[in-house]
Amino acid sequence: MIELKSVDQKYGGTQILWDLSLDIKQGSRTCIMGRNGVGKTTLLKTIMGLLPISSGSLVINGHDMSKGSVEKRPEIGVGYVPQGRHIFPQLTVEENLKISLNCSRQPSKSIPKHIFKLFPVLQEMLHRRGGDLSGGQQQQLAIARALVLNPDILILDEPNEGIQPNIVQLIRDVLLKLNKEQGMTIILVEQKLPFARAVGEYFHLMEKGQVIASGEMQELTDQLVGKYLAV
Ligand SMILES: Nc1ncnc2c1ncn2[C@@H]1O[C@H](COP(=O)(O)OP(=O)(O)OP(=O)(O)O)[C@@H](O)[C@H]1O
Repeated sequence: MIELKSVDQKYGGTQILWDLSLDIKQGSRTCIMGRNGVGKTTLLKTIMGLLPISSGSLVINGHDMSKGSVEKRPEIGVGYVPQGRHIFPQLTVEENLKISLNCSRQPSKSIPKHIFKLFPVLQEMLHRRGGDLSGGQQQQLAIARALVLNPDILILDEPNEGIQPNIVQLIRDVLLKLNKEQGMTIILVEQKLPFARAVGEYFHLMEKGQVIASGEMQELTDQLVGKYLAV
């Protein structure tokens, strides 16, 4: 469903991803893991078309996206929750969600009702400005905004950063539910091991811009954790 082959990625003259190859199966839950600065966000931005690929190939849902731009991602069923949420602070919760509807592959004027079943607080806060929400509420809004597009693949970059434990649990439950009930593919950059183990079926461990170990989550041994994740 997502195939990267021999991808290099650079910021100016600085190479960040090196000959990176990765397969992510349809309907799976995958965690991309690794210490700070190893290139996890760069990998997600590459998948999202936010950074043009300097060499290598990227296929998503059977579409060659090696040259495709970020605007094409919603059309092929990819939703993205960036690190730091990036909601619009001056717009209301409703406006933040409606903005997304314009990019939807199935244009609709109304926000799907199931969004509010997943995140009831957003219904309560519908007319509040995004900037007035708590961090946890903003994260729910960021996830909801991606779900408005009805994606087949949901990509999240550290959704639990700075979020209180009860919202972390809610996000975990929502991701598991979307995967189980809708077959949604979940791709998650996650540094916190308990969350990664609870949500991920598969892991890819990165180091210095390369994937150095991959497998089923139960194969993520203490030895690998000690070597590549512990600080
Ligand atoms: N816009 C940029 N311009 C130049 N270098 C960048 C840019 N963004 C990231 N980098 C560098 O690229 C490397 C990989 O960064 P990246 O954010 O992908 O890592 P990460 O594994 O996601 O880290 P973190 O867990 O801290 O978010 C780092 O050395 C970082 O300083």
